[in-house]
Amino acid sequence: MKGPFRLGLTGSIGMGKSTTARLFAEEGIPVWDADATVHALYAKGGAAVAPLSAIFPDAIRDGAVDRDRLKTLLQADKQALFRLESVVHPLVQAARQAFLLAHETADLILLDIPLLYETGADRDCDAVLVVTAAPDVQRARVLARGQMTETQLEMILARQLPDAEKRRRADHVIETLTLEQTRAEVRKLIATLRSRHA
Ligand SMILES: CC(C)(COP(=O)(O)OP(=O)(O)OC[C@H]1O[C@@H](n2cnc3c(N)ncnc32)[C@H](O)[C@@H]1O)[C@@H](O)C(=O)NCCC(=O)NCCS
Ligand SMILES: Nc1ncnc2c1ncn2[C@@H]1O[C@H](COP(=O)(O)OP(=O)(O)OP(=O)(O)O)[C@@H](O)[C@H]1O
Repeated sequence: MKGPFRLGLTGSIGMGKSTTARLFAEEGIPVWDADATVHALYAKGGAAVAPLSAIFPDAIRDGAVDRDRLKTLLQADKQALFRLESVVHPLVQAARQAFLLAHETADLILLDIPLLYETGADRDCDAVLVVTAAPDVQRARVLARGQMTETQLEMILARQLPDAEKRRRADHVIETLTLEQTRAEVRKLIATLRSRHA
């Protein structure tokens, strides 16, 4: 069996990945979301809680990983993000494999992965869509959410492949200007991929 066409979705922080992924879901495309997987892993009973309590005991509260405490720890120690990733990424990878197994009969699936190029996940994709926006738009969007300080945003940006490099490596690029324009481009891309890979 051929299996579904795997479209990877990535883009730097605040570029519109989650919003674009939702538009694919609204078109009936099965979507796997790496950030949502991390949320489940951090929740009470999640598989990341025990291993993270061993290295970041202060980040655990009521049996779950507390993101605010975790971010405070990350801000204080430059190596902490890498230690965190060494625990979290293999668990995320296992969840992705389970999703692929569960959707073997779909024609097209979307994998929303913030660190797609950085972790080599592009090798598992048939094509990659990069979402982008102007740097001032990106910064304003992230800070408007009020979940990150400028320092935390800088730390995350330093860990991510630059937007220009992502666009250069992409098979498809969508600039997330408005919801309606993005929806139209998503519909067009789905039609193109379906016609090419039918
Ligand atoms: C750093 C943390 C605590 C920030 O939590 P918070 O709830 O504020 O933000 P959220 O999880 O929604 O992430 C927001 C965005 O930050 C970026 N981001 C998150 N983790 C990373 C990372 N390790 N490297 C680079 N960018 C990242 C992504 O663009 C992501 O979409 C959290 O993202 C985390 O625990 N990250 C480590 C796990 C990881 O690498 N996740 C990335 C997807 S596998
Ligand atoms: N197509 C769009 N048109 C207009 N605004 C958008 C669009 N997509 C996203 N935005 C705005 O940008 C903000 C960030 O979008 P979203 O959460 O989808 O980005 P993200 O790339 O998933 O972010 P993160 O990397 O932090 O998870 C949203 O709150 C929304 O206001």
